Amino acid sequence: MTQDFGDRHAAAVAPLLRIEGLSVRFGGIVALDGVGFDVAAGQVCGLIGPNGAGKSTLFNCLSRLYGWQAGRIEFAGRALDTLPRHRMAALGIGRTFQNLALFTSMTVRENVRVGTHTHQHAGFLRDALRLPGVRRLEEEAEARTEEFIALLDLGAVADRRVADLPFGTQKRVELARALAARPRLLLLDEPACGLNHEELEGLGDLILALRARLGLTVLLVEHHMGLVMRVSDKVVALNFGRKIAEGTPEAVRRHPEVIRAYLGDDGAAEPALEVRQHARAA
Ligand SMILES: Nc1ncnc2c1ncn2[C@@H]1O[C@H](COP(=O)(O)OP(=O)(O)OP(=O)(O)O)[C@@H](O)[C@H]1O
Repeated sequence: MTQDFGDRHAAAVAPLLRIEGLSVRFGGIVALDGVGFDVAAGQVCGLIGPNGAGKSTLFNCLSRLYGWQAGRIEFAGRALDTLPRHRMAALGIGRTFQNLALFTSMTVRENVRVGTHTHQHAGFLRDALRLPGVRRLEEEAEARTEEFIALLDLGAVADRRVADLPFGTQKRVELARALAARPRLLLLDEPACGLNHEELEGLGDLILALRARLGLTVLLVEHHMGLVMRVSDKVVALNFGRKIAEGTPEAVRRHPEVIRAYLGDDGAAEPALEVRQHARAA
């Protein structure tokens, strides 16, 4: 069912994200080698590949944390490298991090509130003098903070310090903060990593519900193949910095190069894909 959604969108809408011939080198290491693919507005696109394939490098390019030696990234029709780095969130690209990037001594509510700041500029003088308009912006930000606290089911812990919460809850806080900035494209970096079985069950539904409710486009880096297969409209597979497959989750899962990349040439059975991901996440 997700697949139909993705295909219809891919045909009908110009891509929100277009990556063309992207190459990144670190000294002698080629982290990305001419990678290109599109993500249509409203799609969930899974990005998979073994360790060192180049997934994080690609995310870091999309966040403008890394530069690239060749190629082009277009977001909503604009070349990304022409925009200042600090404008990424305002432009509509949000992300979560594999190892979380929260203010751990602050409360959940304070962390989510930080996400709303992207859209909250009344101007220096108006802020300083607290002119009319500033109060309205503050009220809007407070309302949005509460909206995402409720959406991510964080109400019961909203006044707790982030450092005192379990890892799975901290991940929801980070997601709430990213969403509070109202991204059009959300980059999720291994959202399943470190979650317990119950949390993992809910994560797929949550991603799909957020996409439906907020009209999000999602690029998902994930080693948990079950999750990728369930929520993705399409999947792109990388290995050694090259794109080795792109297509429906089922087609990519069965692609010979993908199987080889994960399992080597010894021809182990395909379901071992799952086993390897679980082993890594554990
Ligand atoms: N800042 C950096 N400096 C030097 N080499 C880097 C840097 N970032 C990534 N690399 C190298 O680029 C290659 C791709 O790494 P990357 O982290 O993008 O892979 P990945 O697919 O995200 O792996 P993982 O699944 O383990 O997170 C690796 O060989 C890595 O060592």
